[in-house]
Amino acid sequence: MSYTDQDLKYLELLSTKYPTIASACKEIINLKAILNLPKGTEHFLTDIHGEYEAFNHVLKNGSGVIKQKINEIFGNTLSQKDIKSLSTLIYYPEQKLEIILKEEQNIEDWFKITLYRLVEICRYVSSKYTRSKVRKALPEDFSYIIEELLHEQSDRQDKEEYYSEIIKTIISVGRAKEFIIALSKLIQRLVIDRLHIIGDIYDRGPGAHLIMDTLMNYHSVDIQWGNHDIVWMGAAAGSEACIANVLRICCRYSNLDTVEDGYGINILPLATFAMEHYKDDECLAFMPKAIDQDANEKDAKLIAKMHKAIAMIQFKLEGEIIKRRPYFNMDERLLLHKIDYKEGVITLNGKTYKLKDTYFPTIDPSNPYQLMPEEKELIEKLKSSFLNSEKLQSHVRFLLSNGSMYLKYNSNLLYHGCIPLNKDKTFKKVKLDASGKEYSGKSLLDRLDVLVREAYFNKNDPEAKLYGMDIIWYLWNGSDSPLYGKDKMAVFERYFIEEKETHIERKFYYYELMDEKVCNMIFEDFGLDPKTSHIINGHVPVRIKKGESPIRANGKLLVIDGGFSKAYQAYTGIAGYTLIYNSYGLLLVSHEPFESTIKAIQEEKDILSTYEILEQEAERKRVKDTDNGKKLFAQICDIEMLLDAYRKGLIKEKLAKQVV
Ligand SMILES: O=P(O)(O)OC[C@H]1O[C@](O)(COP(=O)(O)O)[C@@H](O)[C@@H]1O
Ligand SMILES: [Mn+2]
Repeated sequence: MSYTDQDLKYLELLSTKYPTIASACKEIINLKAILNLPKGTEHFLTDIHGEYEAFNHVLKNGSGVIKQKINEIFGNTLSQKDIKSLSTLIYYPEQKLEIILKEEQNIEDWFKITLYRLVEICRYVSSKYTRSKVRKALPEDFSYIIEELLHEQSDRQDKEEYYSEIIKTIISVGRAKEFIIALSKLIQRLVIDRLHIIGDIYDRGPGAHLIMDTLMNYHSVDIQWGNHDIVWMGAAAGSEACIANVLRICCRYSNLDTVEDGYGINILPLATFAMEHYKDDECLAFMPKAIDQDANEKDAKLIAKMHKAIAMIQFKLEGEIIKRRPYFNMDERLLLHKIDYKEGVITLNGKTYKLKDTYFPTIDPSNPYQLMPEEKELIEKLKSSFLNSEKLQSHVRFLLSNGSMYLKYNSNLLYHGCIPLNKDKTFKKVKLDASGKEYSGKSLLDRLDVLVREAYFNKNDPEAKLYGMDIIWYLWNGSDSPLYGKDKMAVFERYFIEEKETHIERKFYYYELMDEKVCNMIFEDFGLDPKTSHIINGHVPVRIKKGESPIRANGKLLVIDGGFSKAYQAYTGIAGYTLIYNSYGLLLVSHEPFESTIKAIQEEKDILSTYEILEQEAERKRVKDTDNGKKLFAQICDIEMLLDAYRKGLIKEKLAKQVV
């Protein structure tokens, strides 16, 4: 092997990490060992829509995998009742321990048995990882002792005694409770190696901010932005139209707690404005969809006023964007000037419709898109609250750093919505700015990804920032948006017009055309191997009740929106999917509805999940077959080169630190 000056410079740098022949050899051996381990398990979830409790439960129970593992180990020796209790303890150790400590007669005995069982499960679920990886996952306080228990030598004479001595000590020093919690969390942690969220964390359900907190503390996660995430990202960046949309949806679902308590955003200005301008208006079309138990009718009436007030502001702000960005091609969504305010009707596509609600106190018919000064003042106040919410800003920064428009991961292509296509199954070309430049397929998603980041980060260039924010709004509901995938969002029509024909939102051709050939075209455009790849989407609930299947295009496309969102469960017939990709292949888990965390703990009610194997590997997949494996290979090559350079005398070993 011969080396250029550049190579030697790099190897010199690398030698600071592996300063001796021995250390380089050791690393090569370690990395090669990792390559041969089974591939880590990936879990895919999508369209969680604020359903924090159900989401949290499937993370804790590993989408049912933990109970399966317990059955594999103890199926023949424990009753189903005990398996249920042990599972609940692993899912909710803190809460379950509290109950057990009150009820259990012989707590020492219980601790002893439980610790043995947990160690057994830990050993089982950690067997496919290296010691070093397990060590990194261990809580600091207990890392040494857990390692001892997991890897106690089988040739040790006094093994049993040594083992039970450790457990006895843990109990006698009063640390059993903490130890159980640590082991339970370790088990939860080890069954999911990587979590993929295919978008739509936000809206409808009440706990999006809690889901975000959980994701931020999760060991390994990526997110593909959904339309409902991007609109919150736009709001956090300061897009007024996105702020209005976010608040409108929160009012619609009576979900202002996320905004107020979750993000500390003051909505009093909106309430005051709404009470003043819609004082005598019942705002019937704007009554919230679901009102939580503590809220009363009076609250609902106030929310309806706020809902209407912010919806009208939204229509005006959107009008401004559509006018300043003619290349968005959304003129058809300019509706306010099509209203005949005297007659209370609107004419759309040549047909005149009666409006359900004709009270528009904030609209000047001669200039309907103009915000009133009070509306302007209100949106300014709201914007300042969104920009100053530390929590929201930190969540959105996390979505930016761990998320993207799409992700290629272990030969799967992950994105929330779709890729715009023409009717003839070719990529649709989309113009994003006045230059007339066209983007399609991967280049479209790449460009949008950059613009989203610019909207948030480019504070020095107000023009570029505003453009980025308008693009985010476009991604939320634009007529060629890959995150939205429908020709329009009929928000105005659904509030104001009875005739259902006006409510129709036509889905992109993508959703009818995706056969194997189109999938292959997409794989090629994204640089993926059509033979081994899959596309994984969310966004469109799978109507299982109507005979739809999540498996499309001969298994190349998997649509896994199974309806975590309660609002969609009647429609899908289940309560969400988890796609699992482990070393044996791909399987799809369908979840039954989750009742509540309280019932899961007190009554040990787990989610019932059914498994379907989608693809089985002929040979177990190893780390070397993964993207990470490829990176490790490259690292090994580099270190082998370093080793060669050491041996040829081109680089000197650094045996001890030199004091200069
Ligand atoms: O059920 P709602 O609140 O009226 O929402 C319906 C709106 O949500 C959308 O379905 C978008 O949300 P999804 O991404 O969850 O599909 C729009 O197409 C539609 O206008
Ligand atoms: Mn969606």
